[in-house]
Amino acid sequence: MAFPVLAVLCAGLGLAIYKYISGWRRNIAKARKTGLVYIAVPISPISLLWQLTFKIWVPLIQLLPRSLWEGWLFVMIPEWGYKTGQTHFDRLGTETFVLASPTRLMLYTQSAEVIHRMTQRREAFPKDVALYGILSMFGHNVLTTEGAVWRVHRKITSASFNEKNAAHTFAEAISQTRGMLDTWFGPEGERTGTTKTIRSLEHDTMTWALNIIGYVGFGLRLLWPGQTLPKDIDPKLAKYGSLDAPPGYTMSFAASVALTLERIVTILLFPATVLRVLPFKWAREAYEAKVNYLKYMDEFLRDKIEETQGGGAPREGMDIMGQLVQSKYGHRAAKENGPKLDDSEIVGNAFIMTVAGHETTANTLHFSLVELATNPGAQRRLQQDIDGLFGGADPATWDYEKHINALLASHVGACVNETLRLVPPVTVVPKIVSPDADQAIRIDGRTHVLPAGMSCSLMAVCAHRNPRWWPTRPSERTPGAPTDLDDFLPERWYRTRDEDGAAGGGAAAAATATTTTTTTTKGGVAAAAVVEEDIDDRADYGGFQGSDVSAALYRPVRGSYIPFSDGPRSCLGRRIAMVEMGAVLAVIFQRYSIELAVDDWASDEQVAAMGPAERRALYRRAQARSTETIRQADSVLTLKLHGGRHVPVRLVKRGMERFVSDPELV
Ligand code: HEM
Repeated sequence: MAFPVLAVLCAGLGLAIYKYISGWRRNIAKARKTGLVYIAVPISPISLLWQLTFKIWVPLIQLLPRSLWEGWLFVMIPEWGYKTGQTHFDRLGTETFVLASPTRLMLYTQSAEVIHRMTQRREAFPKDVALYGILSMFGHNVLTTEGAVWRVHRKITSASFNEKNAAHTFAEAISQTRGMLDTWFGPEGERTGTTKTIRSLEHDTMTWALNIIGYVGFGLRLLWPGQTLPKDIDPKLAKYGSLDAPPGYTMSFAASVALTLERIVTILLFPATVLRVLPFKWAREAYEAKVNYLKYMDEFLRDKIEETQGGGAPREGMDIMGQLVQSKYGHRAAKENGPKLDDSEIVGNAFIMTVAGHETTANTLHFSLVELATNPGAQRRLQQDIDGLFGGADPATWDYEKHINALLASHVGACVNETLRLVPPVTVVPKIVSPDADQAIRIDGRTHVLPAGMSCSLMAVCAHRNPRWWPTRPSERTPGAPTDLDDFLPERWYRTRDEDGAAGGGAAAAATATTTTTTTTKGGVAAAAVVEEDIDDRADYGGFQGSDVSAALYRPVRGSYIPFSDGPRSCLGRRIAMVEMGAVLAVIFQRYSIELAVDDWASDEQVAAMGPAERRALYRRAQARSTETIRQADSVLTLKLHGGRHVPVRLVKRGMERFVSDPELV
């Protein structure tokens, strides 16, 4: 009896080992055939097993002689691009390399040339949607689909992204920023001219962004503590704005969204029935968040269907849910035969708009504020530009049409761009070589054939710091650093391509060079479909058509700056994100300055007694700590500070600064 069982087990094990080794050998052979630099690793870095256990393995592997792991272990560590920047690309002597594991072939690139080609050629390099399971748990949506299905989602969702709604967003961002400032300052702050130390910057910027997308996107009035709902609010919408749980719910709408995002991995990994019975706080929170969020969404959907079937047109603002519901239940939709979204896809899109329109912008604001507190010189220049644009005019009177372009062309735009360059919410844009055909791509004048189905990671965070594509100077901040690309220097956005460093000429030349891709059938290059790579996919996929960067500022080489991705699959919300960011920074810095908190080293009385040199030395300690903390950011959905890490700051009325007005502090 025991023998047959043992024999079956041995055969199973033998087969698994055979498949492991033969898969690895096959992938190594394919990697070699691409002609690119490649590294072989024993397990795929994105396999669930590795992702869940890498913290155990990495220190154990590092006990082995360095030569055994030095060449490959870096790529197994999540967020390695953000953490190590140029180091490993430099060591490998390439901008593009291939990784061969027993189960996957993956390409990593920080080459603007390759990124540009891949983002423009949607059908040859579609999105790697298999990686988006986490974001389709409430229903498939525009972010997580490809091909014809994506086109349907994109057509319906993009309708709301226009200049009229960008103007609406501008006004709402101003109003929400005032709510955030009132929460920080309160009557006490108004009297003393300073806030207490703020440790909740990340949380507050999330509230700010959720309140904006809640209202502009969905017509839901969400509140700051101390605010009350307008008296004439539609009673059906009132429950979403409540700061407490309304009847029938166990948490507020805002809390259900925030907790769903925070616990998103748990919600994905465990079915609700399991979460409900697990005796842990994290499981209970995840369960409650999911149940509440789905109940809110379900009621919202039912109300919208009722409204639409009663003949109601979409409301003011983007009314994303209204647009989605119209596309299936509206009178016009009933007469049209085209493909329609089902209810779960409507909820899935509403969810994705909330996530995409919320966490990304919140992180950008969070890091912008921290960077400006850490870089007083940039902050002072920002304030000068805001004074020049608005003087003392009440933000409620600011006009979108008149001000937005000037605002984004000023130091405000430069600071937002610089934050997105250094700490982009999406650090890697995942593509795949179309599963239907190998693709040949020319890189630096040589043709490389990429096998069908190979994953391609466009390393945005590395491309943004790649000296080949950016004008650079030696760093004045980091002694010994060969370039200033790791520094927060908004002034770089006034440079010209050919002005500095190696980047200019080479990059410009590469960007304009005419390169060709050849679509091939599996296994061999077919001469047939030779495609001019510089010809973009010019179909109209809706959304904002302009550039991400103001024409008055440095225009990076295409592919070297992709915080919003690029091409047909670029971010639908990029215009409104830039508009929100312009508005919030202008409102805050028109009247206030932001300073790093120094409480951990000196009390207010001690600071008051210090001379300029001593204050400077103290602030430099806080700057060093802030820079170090930002370096520890990590991604679950987007790049942010996790595990309670934070940079404490204080907001002070202009003229009452203790540190950042000192011209010696840069
Ligand atoms: C600073 C803020 C933002 C950043 C950095 C950002 C970044 C990105 C990136 C990199 C992508 C491509 C993702 C991929 O290919 O995997 C993307 C897609 C998308 N973003 Fe944003 N985003 C921001 C704000 C917003 C806002 C405010 C909204 C909507 C309200 C939004 C809606 C979307 C949507 C719908 C897509 C999917 C587009 C498609 O695949 O057709 N984003 N975003």
